[in-house]
Amino acid sequence: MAKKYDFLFKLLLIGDSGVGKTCLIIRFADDNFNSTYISTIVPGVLPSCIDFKVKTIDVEGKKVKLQIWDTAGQERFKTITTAYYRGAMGIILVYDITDEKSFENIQNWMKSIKENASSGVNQMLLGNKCDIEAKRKVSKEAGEKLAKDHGIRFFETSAKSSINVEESFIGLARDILLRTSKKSGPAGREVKLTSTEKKKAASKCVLL
Ligand SMILES: Nc1nc2c(ncn2[C@@H]2O[C@H](COP(=O)(O)OP(=O)(O)OP(=O)(O)O)[C@@H](O)[C@H]2O)c(=O)[nH]1
Repeated sequence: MAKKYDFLFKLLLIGDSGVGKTCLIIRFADDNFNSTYISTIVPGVLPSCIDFKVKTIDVEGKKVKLQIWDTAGQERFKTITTAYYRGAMGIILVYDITDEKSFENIQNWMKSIKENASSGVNQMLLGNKCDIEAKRKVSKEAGEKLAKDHGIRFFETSAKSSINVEESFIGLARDILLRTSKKSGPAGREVKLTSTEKKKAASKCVLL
């Protein structure tokens, strides 16, 4: 059967717990938002439950299938291993503009990427929850500066009000497409799930 896409890119979202990673994925993939907070961390039950969603988009006339992985936050950033980063072609770092600590921790997440992800992986910084301006603790300029210092794309987003969500994912996909097509020609690169990952993903929850 003919493939329904030209490229398959694995993306990861990382950042502290509660910054809105799951909501951003749901807004992008399903165009939906639910304000009921159920942390990806289920204490004592599924300490490393990792989930993904897929969405196929059009980039530069190509069908790009994005496999977007979600994980829980800060409690576990020391335990996120190379296994989670394996095959990632784009990493989205997320902080909450109303939570200074989540912004400070971006440095730790960047360190974790350096230690675990493949070099050259495309990165992007998102300051989420920009709909709650009244509670802002991190200026837009601070986010822009951090992204500029690391040479990565930056957006302020709102999963709730649907601000810059599609733009950011598409922007990152475009960066990856540019990088991989330069490197490996029109066929690009594919991420294949291992059989264990496939089995676990079927239950929508991958334990690493
Ligand atoms: N106002 C506002 N609230 C948001 C936004 N995005 C997420 N939230 C809220 O923030 C809380 C946490 O969102 P999640 O998407 O579960 O955060 P997470 O980063 O996936 O958290 P973990 O699963 O614990 O890692 C929820 O109550 C959401 O409703 C946003 O853009 N604006």
